[in-house]
Amino acid sequence: MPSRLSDAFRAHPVHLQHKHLDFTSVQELPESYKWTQLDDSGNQPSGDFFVDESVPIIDLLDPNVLENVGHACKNWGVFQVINHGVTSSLLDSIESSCKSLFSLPIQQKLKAARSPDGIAGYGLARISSFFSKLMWYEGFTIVGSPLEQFRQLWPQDYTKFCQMAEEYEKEMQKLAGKLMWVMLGSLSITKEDLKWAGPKGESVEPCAALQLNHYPACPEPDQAMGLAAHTDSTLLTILYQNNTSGLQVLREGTGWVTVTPIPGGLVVNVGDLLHILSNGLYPSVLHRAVVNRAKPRLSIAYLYGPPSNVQISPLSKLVGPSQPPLYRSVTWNEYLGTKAKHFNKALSRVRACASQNGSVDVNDHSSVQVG
Ligand SMILES: O=C(O)CCC(=O)C(=O)O
Ligand SMILES: [Fe+2]
Repeated sequence: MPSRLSDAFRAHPVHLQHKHLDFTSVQELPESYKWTQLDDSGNQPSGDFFVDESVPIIDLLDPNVLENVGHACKNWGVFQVINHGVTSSLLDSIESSCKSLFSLPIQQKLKAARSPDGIAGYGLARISSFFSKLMWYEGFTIVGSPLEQFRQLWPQDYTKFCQMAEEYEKEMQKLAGKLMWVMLGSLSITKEDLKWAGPKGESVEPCAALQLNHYPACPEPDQAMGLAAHTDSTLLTILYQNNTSGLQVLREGTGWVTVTPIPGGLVVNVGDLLHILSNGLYPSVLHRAVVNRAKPRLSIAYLYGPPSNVQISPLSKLVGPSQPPLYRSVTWNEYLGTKAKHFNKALSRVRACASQNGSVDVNDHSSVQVG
């Protein structure tokens, strides 16, 4: 039974035919990158209409933080956080490391290419296998130490990049732990209610990955897709985005809402596992990234989860005669396998019972066609 995240991914390989584009040399969008409504409904890239709603901004030092976070999680499944304790100099440094990585020549980046059954390294989005069209995207995944890959990328000065990634991960792990307890606290869940978290509430052996995302400037952004609509298979994700818009979240009854970057802010979203723990009270928000003509966009996602072999199920405090458990128990490892096979239908595959009393499963994304 795999207990580490890398083992879990290795157990559920995603086979992509590796077609890598040198984005810098492209003047016109190749046919294989043109998304239309017909290809992937729910994923058409255009649709720039004015939306007078924005994702909540939460000050982590606000005395009403629990209430604010609860409201944001319940109504949006996503919020931006400020006063989170991560310094802007650290955010600047990781952004510039990321920029340096993606500006390397394609042949250099391919030296650190992710293997078909691997998780770490350079490559296309893992979700690419579910779509007929390619995404205007390149990414780099770090799980554990990036030393081997970084040595390939920067033979001279890889140690400085390793230190940077390590420091960023350390800070993110602290913040993710804090956020998890605030998000659970907003549901009146205390540290005693989660057995897999240690006596002080710290996750004994949290599993996490760092996903670096790059969306080059695109000659025909209205027809391209940066990263197609998906939910994260995490407990929660912390995303840093550079000063370029692109992230959009799907809001019930409204449509796609852009999460405009705020200086020093971090985007936090509910993942599938927190949706399960909350017995469906907190939606795992469907999100995507669109691209633009003028500027490249970078984002860095810290994907945070529980130890990968711990059973995750709706918390007993949140179930009762009128709220039956909506999901059966799964480990993160098992869930990643379900996701690798069923993608946006994975949550409905682990559903325990049909909606009762007219309650709607906000996370039933089965209508989003996936290629
Ligand atoms: O680039 C973004 O804004 C979104 C990235 C994302 O959703 C992910 O890495 O899972
Ligand atoms: Fe995501």
